[in-house]
This record gives sequence, structure tokens and C-alpha cells, in this order.
Amino acid sequence: MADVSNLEAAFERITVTDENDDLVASSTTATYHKSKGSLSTTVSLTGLAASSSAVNRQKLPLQKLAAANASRIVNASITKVTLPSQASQSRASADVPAHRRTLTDSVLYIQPSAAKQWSLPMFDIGKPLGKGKFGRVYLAKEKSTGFVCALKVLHKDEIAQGKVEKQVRREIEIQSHLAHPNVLRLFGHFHDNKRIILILEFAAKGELYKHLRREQRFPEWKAAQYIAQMAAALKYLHRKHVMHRDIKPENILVGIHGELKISDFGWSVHAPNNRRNTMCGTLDYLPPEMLRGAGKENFYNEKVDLWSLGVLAYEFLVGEAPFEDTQVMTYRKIARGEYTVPNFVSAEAKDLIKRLLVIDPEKRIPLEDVETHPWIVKYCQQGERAFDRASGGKFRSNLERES
Ligand SMILES: Nc1ncnc2c1ncn2[C@@H]1O[C@H](COP(=O)(O)OP(=O)(O)OP(=O)(O)O)[C@@H](O)[C@H]1O
Repeated sequence: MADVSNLEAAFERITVTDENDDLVASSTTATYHKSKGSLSTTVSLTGLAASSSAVNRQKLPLQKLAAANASRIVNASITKVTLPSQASQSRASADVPAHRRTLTDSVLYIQPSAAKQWSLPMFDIGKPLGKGKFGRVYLAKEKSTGFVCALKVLHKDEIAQGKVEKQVRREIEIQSHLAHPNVLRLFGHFHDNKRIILILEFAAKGELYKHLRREQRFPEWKAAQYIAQMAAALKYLHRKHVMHRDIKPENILVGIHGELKISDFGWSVHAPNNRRNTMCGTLDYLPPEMLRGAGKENFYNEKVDLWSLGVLAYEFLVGEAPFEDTQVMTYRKIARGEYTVPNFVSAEAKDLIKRLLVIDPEKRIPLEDVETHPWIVKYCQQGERAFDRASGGKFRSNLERES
């Protein structure tokens, strides 16, 4: 067992109250910092402890339940952590007032290698959050810590029938190693005879797709901030040699502060060591090189995500995808890069779309330049380009007033 006598524990507690000012939930951030030795490991996870099984009773609005939680899941170096001994655990927690010791090690040490330790009875299951092709997603609370999360329950027989074992494995392998404010966290997974269960970050505001359909199209300030967040997330993924390959509004969730979270890594690929010749994604978002090169190996790279980012920017601003048409026509338009941008879209936004929707992948604007593009800069002041940790994830109100 690792000696953690050099771990410092710091707890920060946030409370959420209902209309009557009764405590309904509290959020605890614990940061352990191993300061000695050459390897410095920081684990920082936030648990949202809901009082009196609030999740089960479903009395609370979900947003309230998740308030202050989602934005505080930061920097969890989950793969480097070793479990401390009982003795050192009590040493580490001795300095912390009893009422603050709500976060136990189980939540701190959620990690893929510890997956076998998890089981369904360890969770209170709340309301269904949605249904996908291969399973359902439920709001859940880890009993011992009160940590609120989303459990994605996949049925093994359905996965086998759908021949998506590889996709599920890939989703787990890739997503569990990612930690970015604009990427949905996968804290761990476990399985029983019939099911595979993924422990996911809870995205309180649901699917971006639904927001877009409701609003029809987004105002420029919002579209610019969303594209900046997506660019930040993609930059992070590409740095880790992960290309998503299926960027579209249906695969983006919205956190409690309105921040975007890329999810659905079923089609993503860890660039080295992988064949990349699978035809995937809906036609609307498919880049020309993927249409052209089906069946060949290594015919595209992470720049496919840049094309999809251009399609996304267009759809945010116009309310429909640029190449939307019959299948044959969509195919033809993508191959030729043929689209028109309505006049109500600003010249700056048009310029960015034009620089992303370039047939030659190598000539697409790099993500670094997306972040400094005049359209992005206009609506995203410093610190607002992606998820603004300092302000707890909230975008500044002056930008919201501009709409
Ligand atoms: N972490 C989460 N937080 C909040 N809601 C979620 C979360 N994950 C999924 N959901 C909701 O559950 C729905 C189903 O999710 P799931 O990932 O199973 O399927 P999907 O990706 O939407 O569809 P498909 O299986 O077709 O790819 C989502 O559309 C979303 O509304």
C-alpha cells in the first residue's frame, strides 16, 4: 500500500438550498496533492452529496442537484493514483472537520482498473435521462459518497446482436483516459452477467441537439462560444492523438453552466495503431476525404474533425446542416464543397466556416487559429474561450446581454 503521509487534503464545501433555504445538496471538492518525490500526482474530484436521498425522491430540479458540481470535476489524474492504507487514510482525514469528511476514497479512486469493485447495489438509481440504441441512461447517486453521476446501462446481448462490441470497448478505453471540461468524463465501468455499466459525468442540461431544435438557431455570440469550446476540446483530443470522427449536435451534451461536453466516443479512434477505414457518422457531417476513401487505410487524419467543426458552426448559425439534401445530392455537395451561407450570417462567421470547410484537409484552418479567429475573439473575451474555470463555468453576462 502506498504511504500517503505526505498527502495534503483540502476540502471545499458548497451547499445548495431549496426555496425554503433547507439544505438539499452539498458539493465537496477534495484535492490531494502528493508533494514529495519526482512524480507529483494531483487528484481532484468533486462529489455532490444529496441529502435525504434527494436523487431517489426526485423532488429537486436536476439543475439544482448538480449545481456547482459539474464544473468542479477538474484534473483528475485517475490512472496514476494508488489506494492509501487505512492508517494513512485516517491520518489524512484527521485534519478535516468531521462534517466535511463526506467524500470517501471510493469516489476519489474511481478508475478503470478499479472497475471490478463497482456494482449496481452501490448506486441509488434515479430517473431515466434518456435512451440510446443500446441501452438506457439513468441519473444515479453513489451511496457511500452521494456522488451524482449518470449510469449508462448497456445490455450485453444487444451489443452482441448489434455487433458493436468493438465500439463499446473503444468508447470505454478512450473516454476513461480523457479529462477536459468540454469532454464528458467516464469515471469507470463495471459489468454483471447481462449488462455493462458506464459511470459517466452527469450533464445536467441534456442534449445540445434539443437546445438547437428548440431555439432553431443560435445567436452569433452563443455559436461563437460553443465553437470555441469545441475547438478547445478537439485541441485536447488531438494532442492525445484521439480523433472523434462523429462530431454533431446529437453527440454533444450540455453541463450545468451551459458548457458543452463532447460525448459518444464510439466512433473515435486513437490515431496510432489503428485502421481508420470505417465509414461512420451521418452523411451530413462526413468530410469529403471520408466519402472518397472508404476501404483504404490511413486515408484521413484528425483533420476530419475540423471539417465537422465547420458543419457544426454552420448548423448552429443557420439551423440546418450545409449539405442537407437527398442522400445522393448530399454526397455530391460534400465532394464538391458546395454550400451557401444565408445573408443573416455575419461576414466573420462566414469566413471561419469557409476556412474549415476546405476540401483539402491540410488547408483547413488549424485549431489554434480557430481560437484566435476574429469571429471567436469578438464574442469570447479572455478566459471565455472554452470553459471558464475561474468563474465556475459561467459565461460573462455582458456577452449574454449582446444577444
Ligand atoms: N452523462 C449524461 N448526462 C445526462 N444525460 C445523458 C448522459 N448521457 C446520456 N444522456 C441522455 O441519454 C440519452 C441516451 O444516451 P446514449 O449515450 O445511450 O445514446 P445516444 O448516444 O444518444 O444514442 P445512440 O445510442 O443512438 O448513439 C442521450 O441522448 C441523453 O439525452
